[in-house]
Amino acid sequence: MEKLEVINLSHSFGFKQILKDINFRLEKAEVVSIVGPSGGGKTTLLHLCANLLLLEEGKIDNSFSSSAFAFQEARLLPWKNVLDNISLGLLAKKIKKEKALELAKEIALKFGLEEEDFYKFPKDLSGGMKQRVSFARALVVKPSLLFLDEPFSALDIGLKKELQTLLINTIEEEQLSILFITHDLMEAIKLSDEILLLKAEPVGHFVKSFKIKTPRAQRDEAFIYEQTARLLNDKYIINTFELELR
Ligand SMILES: Nc1ncnc2c1ncn2[C@@H]1O[C@H](COP(=O)(O)OP(=O)(O)OP(=O)(O)O)[C@@H](O)[C@H]1O
Repeated sequence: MEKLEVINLSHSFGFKQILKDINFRLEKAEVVSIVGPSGGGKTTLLHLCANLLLLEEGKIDNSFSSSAFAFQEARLLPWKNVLDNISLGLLAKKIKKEKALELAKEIALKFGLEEEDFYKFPKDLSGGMKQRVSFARALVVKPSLLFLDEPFSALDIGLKKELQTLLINTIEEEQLSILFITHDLMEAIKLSDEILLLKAEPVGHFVKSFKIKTPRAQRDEAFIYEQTARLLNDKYIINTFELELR
C-alpha cells in the first residue's frame, strides 16, 4: 500500500527552529490538510515532504509511485503555450509529443479551458486560467500523490468551487492522495479526511488532529458551515489562530 509517513521531523533555518517533532501519515486515496496561521512552517513542511528541501532531522518514508505539485501561483513557463505547459510532465515521461498533446487537450477541456486558449501564452491568460493550466499540468501525469500549497487562495469563489469539485472527482476516480496546505478551514473541511493543526509558537508543531468521516460527496454547504462553526469553537483552533484577540 502506498503511503507517506513522517516520523519525528524537525527543521531549522540557520539558528531558527521552524518545525519540531512532526509526525503524521497519509495513505492511498486520502487527503491530509495542514492548517495553521501564516508563518507557522506549513510550506516548509510541504517542501520537505516533496523533497524540494533537504531533510535535516527525522524520517520521511514516501512509497507513492509518483507525485505532482500545484502552488498558489501557477508557475507556468512563460515561453510555452497552454498545451506545451500542460504536456511538460508527459514529455519528461518519454510520451510521444503527438500523444502528449492529445492528452493535454483532453485534460485542458476537462479543466474548463477552451480550444481557443490552447495556443495562448501565460501572459495572455487570466489568473484563473493560469490556475486551470496549473491543475491540468499536475494531474495529466496521473500522479498517485499531489502536493498542494494554497492553490485556491487567489481564485474567485466560483472557480474555487469548480476546481475543488474536479479535484474531489479525481480523488474518488483515480485514488489520488493529497497533502494539502491551507489556512482556510472551510476548504480543509470540504476536501480532507484529516486536518492537522499546526501551531507556530514557540516552534511549529501539531497540536490537534481532526478526522472527517463523512464521504466527500455528502459534504454539502450546510455540512461545511456546521463543521466550520464547530472547529471555530474548538479551544485549540482559537488558541492556534489567536482568535480571542480579534
Ligand atoms: N529559505 C528560508 N530561509 C530562512 N527562513 C525561511 C525560509 N523559508 C521560510 N523561512 C521562515 O520559516 C518560517 C515558516 O515559513 P513557511 O513559509 O513555511 O510558513 P507558512 O506556514 O507556509 O506561512 P504562509 O501561510 O504565510 O505561507 C517563516 O518564519 C519564514 O520566514
